[in-house]
Amino acid sequence: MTTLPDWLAAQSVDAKLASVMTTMAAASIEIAAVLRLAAITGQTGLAGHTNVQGEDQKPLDIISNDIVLQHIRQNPAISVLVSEELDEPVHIENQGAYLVATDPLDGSSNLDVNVTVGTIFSILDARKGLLQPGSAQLGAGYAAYGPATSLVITFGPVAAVFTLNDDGEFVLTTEQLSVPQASAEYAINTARERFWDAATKGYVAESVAGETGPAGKRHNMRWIGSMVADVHRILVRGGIFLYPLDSETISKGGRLRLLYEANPMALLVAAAGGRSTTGRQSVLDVVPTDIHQRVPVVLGSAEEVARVEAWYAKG
Ligand SMILES: O=P(O)(O)OC[C@H]1O[C@](O)(COP(=O)(O)O)[C@@H](O)[C@@H]1O
Ligand SMILES: [Mg+2]
Ligand SMILES: [Mg+2]
Repeated sequence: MTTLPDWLAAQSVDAKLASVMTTMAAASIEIAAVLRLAAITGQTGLAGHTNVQGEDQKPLDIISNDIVLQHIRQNPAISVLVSEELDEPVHIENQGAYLVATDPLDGSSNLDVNVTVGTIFSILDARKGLLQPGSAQLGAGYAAYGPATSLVITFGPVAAVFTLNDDGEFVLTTEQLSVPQASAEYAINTARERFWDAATKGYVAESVAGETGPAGKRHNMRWIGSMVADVHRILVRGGIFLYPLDSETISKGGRLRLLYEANPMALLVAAAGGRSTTGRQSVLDVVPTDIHQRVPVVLGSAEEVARVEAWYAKG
């Protein structure tokens, strides 16, 4: 059995950088425990607040954010926290070399129906400022709170999966994720079809046409509505996830957030051999201008992402 500390010790990464992973793992274990009992403790429903992005905050969004913040404060290697739930970054008075950007609870609209949600995080060099492209990430990961609690992490070349056991330890269960290059499973919120651009319409129409269309193979559609759960499926068995720019989200720059949703997922997908794009450029090359910036996201199996890019290249 290889536990997370064993695995981290075997990686040739800085011990302090490894400690940031341990901190996020510990936070996610605590969040998992709160989520498991939330219906009994009455921590479900809306908190009555909205976050900086105008979205309803749920008690569990706030509780998860507080748990992450508490854990981060205990690690002197971390000096800055950027969170979906905090308007401003938190600067901690220490010399910590690392910045963590997090979506403490992703997919919170799925909470009350007991569907997988998660915690997503990105690790950056704090000395390089708040607005770094995803290619500058030193590490990234997410915890998926499903039938099992999975922790999927990367420092760049390898994306590994750990599963939480009954002793509160993350145990290595997949040494190296590998996203199949080809796939026939797409994930997109089709209720937004009337807002889509021509490229998205073209790609989805080709997929729906299956073996009778230009894609030449039958596709299947899966949409969970928690980015963590949709991306986890893609990392494990392939597929493509699309949250493109559409006529309704265009003024905001997209739906999903660059620093703590798109970037960490794009780094994990790259580590697993997949690809990501905004349609026009790699997600990892987008230089942010705001910590809560939104971005179009297409990621997953390389051949499917290339098909989407080909549609965008048409016009
Ligand atoms: O239901 P919609 O509006 O299409 O959005 C679904 C997306 O929104 C999210 O729930 C946004 O994340 P939060 O729950 O952290 O705000 C993603 O996980 C998911 O992919
Ligand atoms: Mg989210
Ligand atoms: Mg969230």
